[in-house]
Amino acid sequence: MEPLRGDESTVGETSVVTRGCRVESGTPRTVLDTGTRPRCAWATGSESIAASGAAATVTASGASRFADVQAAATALFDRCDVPTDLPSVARPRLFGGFAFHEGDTESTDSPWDGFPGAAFFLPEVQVTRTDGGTWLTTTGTGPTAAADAERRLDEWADRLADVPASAPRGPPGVESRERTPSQATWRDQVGAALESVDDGNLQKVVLAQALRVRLREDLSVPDVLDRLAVTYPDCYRFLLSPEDGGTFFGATPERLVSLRGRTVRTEALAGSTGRGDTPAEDEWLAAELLDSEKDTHEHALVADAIRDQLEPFASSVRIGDRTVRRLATVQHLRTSITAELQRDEHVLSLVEALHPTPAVGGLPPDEALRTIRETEAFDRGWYAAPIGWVDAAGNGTFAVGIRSAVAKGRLATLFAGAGIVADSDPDREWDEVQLKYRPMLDELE
Ligand SMILES: C=C(O[C@H]1C=CC=C(C(=O)O)[C@@H]1O)C(=O)O
Repeated sequence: MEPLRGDESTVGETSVVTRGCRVESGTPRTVLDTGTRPRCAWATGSESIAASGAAATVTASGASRFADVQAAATALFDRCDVPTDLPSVARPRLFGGFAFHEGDTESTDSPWDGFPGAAFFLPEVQVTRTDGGTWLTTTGTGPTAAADAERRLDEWADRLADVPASAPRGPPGVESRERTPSQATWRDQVGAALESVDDGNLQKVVLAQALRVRLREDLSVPDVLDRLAVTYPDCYRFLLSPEDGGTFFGATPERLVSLRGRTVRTEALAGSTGRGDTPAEDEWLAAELLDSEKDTHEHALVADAIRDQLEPFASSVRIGDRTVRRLATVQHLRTSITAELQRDEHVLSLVEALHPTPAVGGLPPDEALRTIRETEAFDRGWYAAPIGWVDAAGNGTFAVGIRSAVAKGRLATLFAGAGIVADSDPDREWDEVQLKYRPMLDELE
């Protein structure tokens, strides 16, 4: 079936029907292995979802992409007939993401071909596994919407019961790697950013690097996600394969925002150090990070900016204590931030207000974005941008697409960045970026 285009007017006229049921066997993995593109996986904590096929798609570009997706999502869900007894975890969601920058990219040979300014899809098939059980949700559109949703429900219930678990393969191995920029160019880039900080034009800018690797075998991203579930269980593990192009995937520790009712949860995550070889060394590094003036400043800029962005929406904002978030390969300063909204809002209004936080952009925002565009010799694409889901109530969760890579066949491009503030040392920032490649690189080497 031709998917609906959110930026075309058909969404408002066509019926959209969802059906769902609990299933006793099967896993989200079957959807990734046997479903058609677009495909998506989203897992965190005890919830794991996989989705495939587009009952409807929403695409947008430019500065209005957040508002355009919001309007199309609202129109789409307004048409959607969902059984009232379907539990909230099994209700249909629009999955997708946004490009980091608002403008079009001019680069040729970009790994981001097929990833527009914004792309979301309402899946034909969605399988959600939680501690409470596994749910199958199917959606149809157009004149035969109900029949299509019901047929998909029967077919997929059988498929989930029949398809045996696939035997996971190990990492494909890396044949060659190409860095952008070189360490010498990085020193120059950080040096120039530090001059802008000294001149008072910038307080902070997050500069990123790209690492292009040629793999020895084709990459199975679902296998990578299975392994990341063990190493990064508390991160947002995601995979997004739009209709064409490569697959964007990662295990990001950073939540941009989640909205449930009027409660907003977000966080400041900035300031990094490595892991020690022993628990005592870990503690020492964490204590040093908490005491570091440079990292405390880098972190405070992020926490203050998020608070300032949320305040116009909120009746109250609560800033938690600054703590250390310890991940398998790196430790970060983290402050949890929660807010109560004054009135009902759509999660995409909050995404628009918050992206990019100075954890991935900088301050002042416009000057930092200009510096990023002028400095980085590659396209950020969806790296460091909001990725996640929205539901019919306007609730949703978006993570920041860091600790991530985009891959196609035997080529993968990894991205990682570091916050440059007064007192940043170019070589230490270089080392920090290499640490931030580890979550993805460890799964490829
Ligand atoms: C920009 C990245 O990390 C951000 C998140 C945590 C800590 C960061 C830092 O210490 O610089 C960055 O702000 C990345 O991983 O590519």
